[in-house]
Amino acid sequence: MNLAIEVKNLEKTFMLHNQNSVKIPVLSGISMSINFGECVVLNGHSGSGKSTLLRSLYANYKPDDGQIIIYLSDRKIDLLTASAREIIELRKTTIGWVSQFLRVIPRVSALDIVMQPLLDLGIDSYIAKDKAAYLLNKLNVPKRLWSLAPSTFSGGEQQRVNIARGFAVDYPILLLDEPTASLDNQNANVVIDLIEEAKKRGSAIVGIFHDVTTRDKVASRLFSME
Ligand SMILES: Nc1ncnc2c1ncn2[C@@H]1O[C@H](COP(=O)(O)OP(=O)(O)OP(=O)(O)O)[C@@H](O)[C@H]1O
Repeated sequence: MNLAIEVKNLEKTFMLHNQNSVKIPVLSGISMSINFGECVVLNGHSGSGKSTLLRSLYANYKPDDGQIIIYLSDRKIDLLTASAREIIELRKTTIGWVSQFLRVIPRVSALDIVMQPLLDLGIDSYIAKDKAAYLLNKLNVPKRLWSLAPSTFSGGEQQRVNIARGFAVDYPILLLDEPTASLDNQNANVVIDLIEEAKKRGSAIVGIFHDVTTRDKVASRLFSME
């Protein structure tokens, strides 16, 4: 097995400073390993800490204790001690985040939004454009919308632009935060295909899927948060 991520004894307690410093313990002694080529789905009741763990794997949240080791080809990086510069680099080259919510950037076209992560890696613009067009097409975003900024798009169209952007780069590690939520069946199946393709390419995937049918289709195994 080829390790991609190793989580060791993760601890996270939220402190509500403006509410009498109430403490909310969320992650306690979480340990897990994720290999390249598998999709691990976080499973547990609402409030069990799935989002907190997923955000920690993207270094959005900093756990209080433990380790999150990211295995690169030539070295390992612990997200709890990584520098801001290392985290920015990891997000550019190694760890992708796909959620249902699009950060709309005013006046930037849908095609440019999807191409940008590829351009950031120094990939030629004609190759980036081809990949973006392939994904927008696959996700049924009508071609007449590609040159427009998505601020006026429907919720579903914006979501599909965001998913296309999330899959533009073939990241070695992909974090999926309910990417199929509120998609119709046809488009949810496209996303399931994209996940399967990423798995076959050898990406290590961690995701949250509330829909049991989707979860069972994509999961190599479940990780229980109970
Ligand atoms: N930024 C935050 N500040 C304070 N408390 C938080 C914060 N984020 C999450 N929590 C708390 O941590 C607990 C776990 O939340 P989290 O969103 O990780 O659960 P979840 O399993 O993803 O839930 P759901 O399935 O409902 O999305 C909750 O009690 C929540 O109130």
